[in-house]
Amino acid sequence: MTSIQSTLGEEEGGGIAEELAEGQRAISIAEFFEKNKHMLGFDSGARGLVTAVKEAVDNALDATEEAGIKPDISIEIRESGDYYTLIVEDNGPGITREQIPKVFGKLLYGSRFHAREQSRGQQGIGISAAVLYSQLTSGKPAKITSRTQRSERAQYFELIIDTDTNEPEIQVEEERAPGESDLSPTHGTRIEMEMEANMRARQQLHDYVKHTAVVNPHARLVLSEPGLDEPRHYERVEGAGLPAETEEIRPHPHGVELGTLIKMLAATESYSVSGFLQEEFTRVGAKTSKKVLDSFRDRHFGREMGWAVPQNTETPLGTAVENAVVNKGADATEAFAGRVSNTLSSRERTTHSELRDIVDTVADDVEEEFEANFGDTVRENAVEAAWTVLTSDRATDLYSLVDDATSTRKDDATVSGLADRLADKFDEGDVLNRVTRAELRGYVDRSADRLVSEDVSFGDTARENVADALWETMRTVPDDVPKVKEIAGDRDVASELLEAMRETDILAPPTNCLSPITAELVEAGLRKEFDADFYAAATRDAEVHGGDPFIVEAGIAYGGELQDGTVDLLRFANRVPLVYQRGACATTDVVKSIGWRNYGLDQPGGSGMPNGPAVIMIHVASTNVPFTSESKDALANIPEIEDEIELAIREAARELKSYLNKRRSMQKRRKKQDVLGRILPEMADKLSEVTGRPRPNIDGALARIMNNVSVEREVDGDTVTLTVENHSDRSENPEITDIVSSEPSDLPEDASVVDLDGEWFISWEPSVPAGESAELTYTIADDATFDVDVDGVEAEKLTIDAD
Ligand SMILES: Nc1ncnc2c1ncn2[C@@H]1O[C@H](COP(=O)(O)OP(=O)(O)OP(=O)(O)O)[C@@H](O)[C@H]1O
Repeated sequence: MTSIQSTLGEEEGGGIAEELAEGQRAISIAEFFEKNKHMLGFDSGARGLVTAVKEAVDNALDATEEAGIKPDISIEIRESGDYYTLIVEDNGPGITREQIPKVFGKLLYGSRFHAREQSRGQQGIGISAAVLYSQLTSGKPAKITSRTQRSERAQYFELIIDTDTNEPEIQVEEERAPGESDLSPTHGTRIEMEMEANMRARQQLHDYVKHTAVVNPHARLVLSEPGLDEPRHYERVEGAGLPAETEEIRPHPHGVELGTLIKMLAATESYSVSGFLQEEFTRVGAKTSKKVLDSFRDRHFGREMGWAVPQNTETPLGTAVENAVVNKGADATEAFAGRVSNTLSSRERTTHSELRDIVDTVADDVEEEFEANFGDTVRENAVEAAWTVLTSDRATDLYSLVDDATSTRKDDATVSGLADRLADKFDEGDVLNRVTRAELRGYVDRSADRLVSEDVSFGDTARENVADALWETMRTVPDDVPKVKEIAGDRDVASELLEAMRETDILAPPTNCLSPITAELVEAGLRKEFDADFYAAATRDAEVHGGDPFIVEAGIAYGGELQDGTVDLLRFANRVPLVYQRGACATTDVVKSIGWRNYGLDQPGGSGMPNGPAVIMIHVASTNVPFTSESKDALANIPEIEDEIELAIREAARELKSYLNKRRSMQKRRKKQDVLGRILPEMADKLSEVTGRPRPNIDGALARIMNNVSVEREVDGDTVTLTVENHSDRSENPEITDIVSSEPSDLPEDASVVDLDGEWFISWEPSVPAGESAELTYTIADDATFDVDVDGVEAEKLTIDAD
């Protein structure tokens, strides 16, 4: 017997529950996180400091940008005995006196949790968690100074979080005149926190600040810390504007979960589902909402099967309808039955709802023409009579549908066997022949199973094809859909609506709620912080996951001063560098899964992190970044996002590949040229020695052997000829500047000249097809000197003999 059972036995049940109840109480969120600091990234002194910097800087960036101010942020870390003091100051809009205590002294208090808009902060935990960590480890309050744009004076607070209540406990509150506050004489916010910490994570701290500078080229950051002699400045890229302003959006129909949908249905002020869809979701107008509703009707009511008027019936359609009408006068009855019968015969097939409409329309017309009264009963009788005829030979109708939907290999007996059995199913089923897609497949399956048992094969694909063909033939019913409140109260119906929303093609959400860095600035950011030979960047179009739009960007820097070894991966979410948990991040998984050898990087074993002097950066921007935990260190493995990450990286990697290929072929070329450069003169000397003739000019030969572009000058008295020979296999467009010491004349039309302080610059940009040559001839004083400069052709491909 377990102890609980034994207690229950002794107390005769119930006692233990009361006993437990005495110890049960609500736990404040602050108390919870006090015990679970690691969840928020405060698991050690080293990491705690980095996380505190990150939370304060992220907030400073969010706040300045929201206020349309280019961020100027200072981060200062001071040693104070066994403790460290962190001070982060921004030039943002400041925080009002009422808000300061809540922002810094209450967990889960923020402005962004409910906003579908890209921002660094999401949960309203970050900075208050840092305050919590600081008070917990140092016992000291956080000191906050903030001045709003409108206010002359700054507000100064010293506060801690009361963990029992998750409410701020203000210890000092003062208003400070401009000269009295620590805050620089601008508006903004300054937070000072003392904490138990160490600088063992210095590398991560530096990475965080440097990487923040890469993806925020519009920001200026300054870092001072005990290990640096001088504060480190991260300047903004000249001309880099603030990120594009973002707008909040409503949820997208493809992204909500059932629970959320039910909550939204219960809360909406809309009465109809159509109004609800258009009011509460983005990208749903009248047309889309109609599509969703039709798809919902198909799920909720099933579709209706329609039938052709059968050819061989015992009672013809007209007679059947006529017999159903009594006491309406012969002319009116005949006209009514004749018109119903003609209308139905002219149609390919008719469903029960359509039949009703036809009977109603004809009845209304006949009533008017013959002044007879065609009431509900007679109309219903007519519908019933006509429906009986329409459904009297379903097998023939189904035969042609099944025949069209199956391959020619199915013999006639199989097709008609299946059609007969299907006809029975419709006969036995709903009187109006309304069937859902799943029920329809059930009809086909059961009919086919019966055939198979008679030794005929009717496989899964054939069954699906038949079900598809029938479903396509069937019609969406015109019935009214239930009202919002009814759906809200019925989980199954709500789930049908959700399915319909997900299955309907709906435009992707607008992306003005996102602000990607843009490929151009990703490259500029990398250039600013990494000294490399090659840079590439790509920004993908927006995609959606769970109703939230996202954009992936990637960048690569290669060569130059970058260290060889495992490639450095920089991960970012909403412009925030992710410093920890690299191994648990979807970005890392994607980088490892790519075959980097295809792109010219070394990858031991053909998978895993590639090697090379390179940096790969990935940025995921979204209205809701799916992190693996509250500490926002790593991205979760969401397939849609992983696909986009891969495509973005591959886009940038393709550029890297062509750069590396070119570089390799240039290296080969240089080697070959070096060898030829040594051998050819020796051969020329030998040849002239042996033949006794003057030593031939070898530059042209070198250019020909190397498939090079050569530029040669010939001066004959006062006539100068520059010749470009293109020995390569593609057209070349050299940009030639010939700098001469006296004024040239007789220049052809495709060349121009400018006089710059006694030197004449002749510009000539011929287009020279593969294997051809071009000539520039001009006249000049015969003691002139020349200096030629050629651009537009790689140095390795150029042989110049023209100075
Ligand atoms: N430096 C600042 N200037 C102006 N407003 C600020 C500043 N820091 C914080 N805030 C305000 O305080 C709120 C709470 O900040 P907090 O860091 O707790 O959460 P968050 O940034 O919204 O989300 P997360 O928990 O994901 O970091 C923010 O949403 C913002 O409105």
